[in-house]
Amino acid sequence: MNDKRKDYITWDEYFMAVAKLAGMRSKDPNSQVGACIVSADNKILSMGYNGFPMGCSDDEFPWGRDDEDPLKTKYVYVTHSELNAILNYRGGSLEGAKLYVSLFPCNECAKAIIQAGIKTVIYDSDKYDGTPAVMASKMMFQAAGVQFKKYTPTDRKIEITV
Ligand SMILES: Nc1ccn([C@H]2C[C@H](O)[C@@H](COP(=O)(O)O)O2)c(=O)n1
Ligand SMILES: [Zn+2]
Repeated sequence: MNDKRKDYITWDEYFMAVAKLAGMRSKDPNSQVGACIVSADNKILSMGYNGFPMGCSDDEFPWGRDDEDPLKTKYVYVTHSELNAILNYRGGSLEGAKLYVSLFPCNECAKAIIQAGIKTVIYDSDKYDGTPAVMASKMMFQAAGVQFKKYTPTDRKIEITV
């Protein structure tokens, strides 16, 4: 019995699972998004999920999607998972880092990702593909030399009992 285990998870499975675990903290009833920032040598640097800013109560601010008054929707208040992951980082530079995220970044997060120096985005869902926000992200990533690639699902079930 000197051989190592063979069925350990890959780096991609590990980081995407960590991103999705972070997303499970989200209070958003419709989309729970998680992000995990990783160094070029595979160290986890930061994580985030979509939620309201500090001091903005999850129970008082609205979670709805549609209202003729935009102030009564979540969109004007929620901080996206990717931005939270960038802002949660306390260690200095994210230059050359990779971002794992469960949903393709919007244009506002794309700006922050580029400006933070993140060079690779690995995403799972692209359910808003074709919307102006995602089209703008893709254009900016291409112009700025940020590589984005779809996570290849392995169908591995990762179960954790807590
Ligand atoms: N890449 C993204 C895209 C969206 N989000 C957040 C923003 C909202 O909380 C939610 C999207 O809501 P929906 O329009 O699907 O009801 O996801 C994010 O964190 N990162
Ligand atoms: Zn965003």
